[in-house]
Amino acid sequence: MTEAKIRIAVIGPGAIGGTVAAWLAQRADFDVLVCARTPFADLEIETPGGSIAATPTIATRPDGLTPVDWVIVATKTYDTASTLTWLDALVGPETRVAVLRNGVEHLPPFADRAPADCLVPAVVDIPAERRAPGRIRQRRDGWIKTPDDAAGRAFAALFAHTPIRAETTPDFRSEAWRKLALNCAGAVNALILKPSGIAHDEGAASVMRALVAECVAVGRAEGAVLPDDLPDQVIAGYRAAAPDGINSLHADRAAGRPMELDARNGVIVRLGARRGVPTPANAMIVALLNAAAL
Ligand SMILES: NC(=O)C1=CN([C@@H]2O[C@H](COP(=O)(O)OP(=O)(O)OC[C@H]3O[C@@H](n4cnc5c(N)ncnc54)[C@H](OP(=O)(O)O)[C@@H]3O)[C@@H](O)[C@H]2O)C=CC1
Ligand SMILES: CC(C)(CO)C(=O)C(=O)O
Repeated sequence: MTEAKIRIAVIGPGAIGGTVAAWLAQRADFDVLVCARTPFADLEIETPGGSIAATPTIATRPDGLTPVDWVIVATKTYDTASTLTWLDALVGPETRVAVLRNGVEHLPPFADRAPADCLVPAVVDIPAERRAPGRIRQRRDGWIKTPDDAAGRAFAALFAHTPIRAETTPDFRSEAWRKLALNCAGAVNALILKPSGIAHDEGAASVMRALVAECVAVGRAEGAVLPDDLPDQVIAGYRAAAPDGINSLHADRAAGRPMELDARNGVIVRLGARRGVPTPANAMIVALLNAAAL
């Protein structure tokens, strides 16, 4: 008797969702469904090790879909409401839901969609850029981290055949804040519409450091364990990255799309206010990016 395939639905085939779906579809025993807003024929990913292609099933409407083993959410935070309509069809009693997003608030929008032990928040560090629907450049193999529980371990195991380092962490909260530290600095790129290499400029770097220092202070107040030199680590990371790399907030602003500003900088201001931690640099960049989008 042949084993049943593992059914995986990826919602949001953008830079991250498209990359992850293409890698998962390399396994013959995975049945990958891509839930898309904009239709396309196939996936082609330019990875650090060469191009990979995949022809998963693509759905543009939830009608007729049935529950799967895994739902992977890879839409932007501002598209959460439309994402939930897919979950109505795809989530059954056994379904696990992994949320691949930036920020520190992965699960609240999905908390009533599955039992807590079936929800998997994931921190993703895979720099990827979408060139066109189904066409993505994955700049580094990168990594994904999930909590060290049964669902987190099962999710990481899905990537065993890929070069993406998927692993669990005993301290997910700190991991998410550490990633937020990297992402909050990226608002500078979005504001001035210049790629990663601008971190070599001391003026830009000092604004990035100020954003990260506030993130560290708020993250610690929230219980994250973060090193004192995280602002310098973040700048060093930007300087070591491809100078023409475009982060996803910058990509959104450049394309005239909404931005995940609240999830990446607004959250620092919100939680800072709740904890009595001042966050003037993040408040300023949120105000300027909001005004720039008017
Ligand atoms: N890009 C990166 O390098 C990284 C991004 N992240 C995080 O990952 C998450 C995803 O980002 P990213 O991949 O860059 O985002 P993208 O904007 O590249 O992709 C989002 C995708 O979601 C699709 N979408 C939106 N609404 C729906 C819907 N209702 N149903 C189906 N599809 C939908 C969009 O469709 P359409 O094609 O119509 O626009 C698009 O394909 C974000 O939280 C981001 O911060 C984390 C690490 C790195
Ligand atoms: C900074 C980067 C590329 C790291 O993965 C990212 O998280 C993003 O573009 O949103």
